[in-house]
Amino acid sequence: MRTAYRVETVRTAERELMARLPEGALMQRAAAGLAAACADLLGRVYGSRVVLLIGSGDNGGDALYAGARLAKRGAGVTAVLLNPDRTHPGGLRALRRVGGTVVPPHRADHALQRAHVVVDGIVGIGGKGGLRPDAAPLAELAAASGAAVVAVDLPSGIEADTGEVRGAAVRADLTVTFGTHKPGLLIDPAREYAGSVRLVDIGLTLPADPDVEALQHADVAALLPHPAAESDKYRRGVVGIAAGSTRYPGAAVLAVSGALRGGAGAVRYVGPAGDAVIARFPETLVSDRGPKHAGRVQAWVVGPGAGDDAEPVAEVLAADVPVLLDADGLRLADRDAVRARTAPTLMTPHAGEAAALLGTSREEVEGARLTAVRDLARSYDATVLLKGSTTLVSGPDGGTVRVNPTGTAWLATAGSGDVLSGLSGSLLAAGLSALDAGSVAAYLHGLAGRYAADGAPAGAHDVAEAIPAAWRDIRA
Ligand SMILES: NC(=O)C1=CN([C@@H]2O[C@H](COP(=O)(O)OP(=O)(O)OC[C@H]3O[C@@H](n4cnc5c(N)ncnc54)[C@H](O)[C@@H]3O)[C@@H](O)[C@H]2O)[C@@H](O)CC1
Ligand SMILES: Nc1ncnc2c1ncn2[C@@H]1O[C@H](COP(=O)(O)OP(=O)(O)O)[C@@H](O)[C@H]1O
Ligand SMILES: [K+]
Repeated sequence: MRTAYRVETVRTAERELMARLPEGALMQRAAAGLAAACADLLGRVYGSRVVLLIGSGDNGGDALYAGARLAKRGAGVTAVLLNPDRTHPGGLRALRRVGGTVVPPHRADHALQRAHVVVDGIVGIGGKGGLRPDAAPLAELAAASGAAVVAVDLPSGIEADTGEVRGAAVRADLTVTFGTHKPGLLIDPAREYAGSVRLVDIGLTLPADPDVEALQHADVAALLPHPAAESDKYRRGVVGIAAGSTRYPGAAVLAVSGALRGGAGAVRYVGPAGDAVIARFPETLVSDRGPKHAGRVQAWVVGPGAGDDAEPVAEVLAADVPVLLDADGLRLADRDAVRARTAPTLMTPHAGEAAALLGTSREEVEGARLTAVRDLARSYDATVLLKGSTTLVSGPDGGTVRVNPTGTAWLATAGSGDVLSGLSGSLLAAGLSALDAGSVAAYLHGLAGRYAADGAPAGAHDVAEAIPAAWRDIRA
């Protein structure tokens, strides 16, 4: 599991550790890790040119001490001081002692143009809002320089706690972060500014429950359902799919295609697209009567391509089994009926659907995904999986939010969300909790998307067909 903690928690852990260590020891650990990462990037430190962008806090201190370590190994190091009077004094002394030079911001351009590596020590977890006007031009010059940009702790200008980017920010090729990931390093749009992320252990002791966590292969492998010797199709779980319409029969086919690859023992389809479903997947149990009249299922998926009929949605919400609401189902579901349910509900909106439910704009949701997913989960007292460039899954109680680390922008293709809904529903029927079903499905779906696309466009049905390969790799 990869975990991330918000700034307040990091600060508390840092204070506790600092109280037990000699003065400055923590910063030296950070600087050593930072210098090592820069050295790896440079290949040969001796003779290289490094420019440090230095703000007025400890983030600048880290960069200065790391610069001093690189200068000791023969790099030419130039520090650009945004605020000479408030520069970390110890860090500046250390750099000067080994021959580092210092220039004001208006003379940074020349040094930046010749740099191999630029170290962004403008601001770290003490930052608020986008870069200030004096710092923003330096971020632009760094980007234009062609040098590799290494962010200290986080790219200056992003919101560490949420992943929002509210103004100018540094775009890094590599972020060297200390003690723990910060949520913003894992969540778009900020994640994109971070480049690849390297975590340096500085010995922090952090609480058991992170703010954000990302499953990794081993975590998913432990959650995947696996039939036992005594299993039969009913024990493995039956998933009901109420989806598709005469206008959109394909949504039903795609939801079933995902459901068949998700671990349930049988897939039951109810709705007007039964012929299309059977033609493609003869193993499906098909009925054209409403969900109420279908046989027993262990979980329902309702909504993909379903059109305007609210009846199946209401019937499914009244069932005492886990329910997944997607697409039209989200729009047609009565919020009070969702809140009144005792069995789990999993909602899977994309940003536009989430915006409609929250009464805000798509841009607002995409810019502040973590807030949106938590707000929606709280408002519906349900688990919410917010799809998009960073898929997030939040339970209703404001606990740890899961962030999906797999996926590819090629998944932005019509119908791939339908596949995800069937897959998630199947995992619900197999007995996973809503949080696990959503995050395991997103993980498998993202991996399957990568396999299906492999650098070229893929259709939603290709994604569904790649799910078994993703499953096998995770279990391997
Ligand atoms: N506290 C600790 O024990 C450790 C802290 N470390 C480093 O210290 C950093 C935190 O240091 P600080 O608390 O001094 O805070 P920062 O260095 O992150 O930033 C504080 C300074 O940035 C300015 N600032 C705030 N928002 C800005 C913006 N939008 N644009 C431009 N300037 C802005 C503030 O005026 C303030 O002077 C961490 O990110 C990490 O790099 C590491 O050395 C590890 C140990
Ligand atoms: N930029 C992106 N990067 C990664 N995944 C994406 C991106 N955009 C969309 N996706 C994924 O693609 C799928 C699209 O689902 P959705 O928007 O419901 O499409 P549809 O309604 O056509 O099925 C979701 O799993 C979503 O997370
Ligand atoms: K920084």
